[in-house]
Amino acid sequence: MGKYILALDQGTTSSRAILFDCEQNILGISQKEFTQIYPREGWVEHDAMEIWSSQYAVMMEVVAQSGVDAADIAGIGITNQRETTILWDRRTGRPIHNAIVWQCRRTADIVDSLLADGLGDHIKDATGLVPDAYFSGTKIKWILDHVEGARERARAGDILFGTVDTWLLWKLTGGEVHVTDYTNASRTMLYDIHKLDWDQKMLDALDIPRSMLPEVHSSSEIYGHTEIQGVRVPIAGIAGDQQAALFGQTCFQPGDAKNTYGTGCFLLMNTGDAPCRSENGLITTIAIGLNGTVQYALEGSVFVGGAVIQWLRDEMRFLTESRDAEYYAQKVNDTGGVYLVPAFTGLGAPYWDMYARGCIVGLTRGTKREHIIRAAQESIAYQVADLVRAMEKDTGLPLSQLKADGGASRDRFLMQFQSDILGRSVRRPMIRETTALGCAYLAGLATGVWRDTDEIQHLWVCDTTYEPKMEAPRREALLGDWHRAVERSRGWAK
Ligand SMILES: Nc1ncnc2c1ncn2[C@@H]1O[C@H](COP(=O)(O)OP(=O)(O)O)[C@@H](O)[C@H]1O
Ligand SMILES: O=P(O)(O)OC[C@H](O)CO
Repeated sequence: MGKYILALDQGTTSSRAILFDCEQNILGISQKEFTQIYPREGWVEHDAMEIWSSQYAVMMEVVAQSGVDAADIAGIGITNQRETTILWDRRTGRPIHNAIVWQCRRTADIVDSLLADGLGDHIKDATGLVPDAYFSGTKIKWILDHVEGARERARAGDILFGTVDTWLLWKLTGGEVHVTDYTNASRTMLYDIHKLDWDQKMLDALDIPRSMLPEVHSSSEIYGHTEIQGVRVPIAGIAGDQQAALFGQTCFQPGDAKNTYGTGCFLLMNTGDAPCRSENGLITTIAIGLNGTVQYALEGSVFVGGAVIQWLRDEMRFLTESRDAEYYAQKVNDTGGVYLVPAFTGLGAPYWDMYARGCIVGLTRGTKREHIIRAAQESIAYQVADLVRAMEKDTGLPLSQLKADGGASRDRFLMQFQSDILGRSVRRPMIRETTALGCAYLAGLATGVWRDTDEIQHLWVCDTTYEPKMEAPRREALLGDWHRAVERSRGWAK
């Protein structure tokens, strides 16, 4: 049996490859950022070939740099930015359009027409989702509508659809395997999460031929092989990145929850084998498909989390490095009454407003750059607090602690403020690469590296715990003003 697992983590801003050994030590990380394409206001695209080439490059690089023999790699796990939609020609392997990224708002009017046709309840009942341009279904329709001849070619079986996992799997296996896993299928707004089948009513409503959709498999099995250094290595785990992080944080029991602070913020709670329907703006999704069954999760998705720090750095030029945000935030005692609502691509959970746009309120003549930087960081924590409150209302259970991970969880100011504004402990694990670790676990379970989840459960080790220090009245006052600021951002682009 191989001693190592290779995790491919294809995120919104970068492609990463991480090599783990069977004691979950990281032997090497290779990472490559790729181009973000903004063709119009509110539109976001990636070049699908650049996704593939950057992911392939980091995979080969990490193996070469670590000096590991490819024959010792037990398996490869794939985890990916979810919902991002790629259509390609089965014969040439070339995409027929840029990937439409999960953040892209171009299909808001298609969602409006689904709602006008009375499909809102059906979408919620069958797919567990809130009708929104976030999910893949309307993005597929947009490409089929706008690329000449695409729908006819799709009907003839010449065009394939995939989320990023499916695209990478297809490329890695030389075009032999067209498969996704349950977690990714549940993000398309085309998949019935109860019957575990594509939903014909949604396919008809969006005029999407079933023949272009991938087969849906479990999250841990051997899907196919790829060649590294002349060795055939099995691809043995697939999960959307947020579900992979839930798994990597060992949230295996109903009630276990984590929040990932990446480009966006994603709070997921395992609800076991029973799907929990939200009455408070969250979505129901598949947490994992394992051992012939699926587990469900309740999810709150926030579109702009760590990305607001990137925006301060790249567009506002307030920062040279993302990591400087924490230093500047602590140069002032508070935001001076400033609130920043980063609704750059609308608002996700629990508001679901495709037409909201970002705003900064409470500016005075005394407002400094540091106040705005701090307000941006606090906005990440406020958005997560809104998700936690919605989740507690839905489940009737107070969250005892929050497990945190993702790039922006390095920011200690943010983690402390998060704990303060929640009034809960926030715990960060020793291994921050929980997304990659989650898909490594899935690949390792399918190839015998780990026996079962009981064995994995004991591997989670806490690095830092943040305890709340803020008084409840101050917390409520801050949250009250945050909600007033959110109201200012709503419906702006309508
Ligand atoms: N030290 C830091 N402080 C604050 N934000 C950070 C820090 N490091 C990274 N980030 C933010 O985290 C995000 C990247 O996190 P990552 O988990 O790599 O995201 P993704 O998987 O979405 O590409 C970026 O938006 C970046 O601005
Ligand atoms: O790339 P990330 O880590 O921001 O994750 C993106 C999510 O999967 C979108 O649903």
